Amino acid sequence: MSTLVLLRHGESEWNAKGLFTGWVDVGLSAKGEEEARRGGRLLVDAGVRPDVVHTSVMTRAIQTANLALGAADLLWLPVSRSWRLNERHYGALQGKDKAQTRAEFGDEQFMLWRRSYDVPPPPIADDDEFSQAGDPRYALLPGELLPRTECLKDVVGRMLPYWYDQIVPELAAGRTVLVVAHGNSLRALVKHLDGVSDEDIAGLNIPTGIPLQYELDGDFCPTTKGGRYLDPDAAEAAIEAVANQGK
Ligand SMILES: O=C(O)[C@@H](CO)OP(=O)(O)O
Repeated sequence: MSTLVLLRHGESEWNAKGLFTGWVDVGLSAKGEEEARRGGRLLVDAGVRPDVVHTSVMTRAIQTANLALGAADLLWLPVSRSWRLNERHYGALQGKDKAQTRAEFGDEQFMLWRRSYDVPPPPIADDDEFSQAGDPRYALLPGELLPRTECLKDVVGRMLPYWYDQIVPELAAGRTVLVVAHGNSLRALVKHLDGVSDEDIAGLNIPTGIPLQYELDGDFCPTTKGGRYLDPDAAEAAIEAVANQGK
């Protein structure tokens, strides 16, 4: 048995504005900072003490990890970061208003781009103001691995090597692992853990700042499907709010 805790970053400045964000590196809003601290306090209250932490390379996840760990008096924990835990690259939608996009392209196309498993948005041009081409944090990433857009299936494909190579060995060693990442990279991980179908994953949303605890068996499968949010009531309301974005 091992314990895995997933934490989506707190509300970002662009979450608050209703913009597609993807790989654009925006920071937390003041509300998001407080959500992150509260996430840390929820860990303490539940008696969950991570041994190691993994984050994406994006500021909003790193800030969330720092604030949550600070609130839990755990800033000293070892942390690893990887682009493989980044948010889904939202292609040419990055920087666009969700409600405007829905009004312009219609409900069906909006939901296909936002929640279908295998339909990516159109790719972003390298000279777009919201492109990551030339971003120094990806300078060591082979050019063919830097996405210009991604569907959730692409995220599963680039996230799983990190899961198997970096996280599973720590779980196997009996460590409690905290992963601080993003709505869609965590949807990809939950899809894998819970064996959610390609169709059903469209209806699964992850709230900001509320730790989701999984107990895993010897095969790294959840003993309880879906895990357990450390504040289930707040999670339910926040999941609904994520599902309704753009409406
Ligand atoms: O904009 C994004 O990058 C994501 C997460 O904030 O949004 P969505 O929930 O629409 O996939």
